[in-house]
Amino acid sequence: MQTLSLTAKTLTRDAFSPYGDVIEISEDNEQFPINYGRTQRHHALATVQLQEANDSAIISVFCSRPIVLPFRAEVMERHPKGSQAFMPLGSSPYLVAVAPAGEFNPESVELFLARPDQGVNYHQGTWHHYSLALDTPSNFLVIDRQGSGENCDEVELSPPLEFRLEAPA
Ligand SMILES: NC(=O)N[C@@H](O)C(=O)O
Ligand code: NI
Repeated sequence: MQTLSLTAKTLTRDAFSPYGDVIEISEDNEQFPINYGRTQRHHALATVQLQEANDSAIISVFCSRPIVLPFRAEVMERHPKGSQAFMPLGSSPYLVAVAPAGEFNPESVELFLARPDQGVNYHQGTWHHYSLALDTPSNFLVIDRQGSGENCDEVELSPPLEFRLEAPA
């Protein structure tokens, strides 16, 4: 079976809107000065989605080893009970692979190249590939759900998908 090759697109709020939120500084943000004018608050760029009353939103740090391109993706996952946000702590770009919530369709996977000043918040149930660091070991601040029950469904990509930065010559 032919391996589907995906070339990364530029990450923008509009393009990512079916999957979640892009966390970035922008003139479009709701923003206001705080701390006696020393700080500009870019307010509520994303919300933490929690399914159950006793769920907690937790903050973790993911330290990811970089992938080698082109990358052979063999699995996608989703978190049906809550959102998951990634904000880079370093200066390397990273890849974001997503597909709409619901029944997984490998033909609907989209691949984005995220800048190091862009974070993403996967909405509850959005299919995504686990953290895909590029160039260097990369750390991410992660905000997601802690609660009862299983919150990670995986689907095998058969055949695997190939993730690239540039279209093959
Ligand atoms: N497993 C885990 O906590 N991380 C993944 O959900 C991921 O999206 O990286
Ligand atoms: Ni995840």
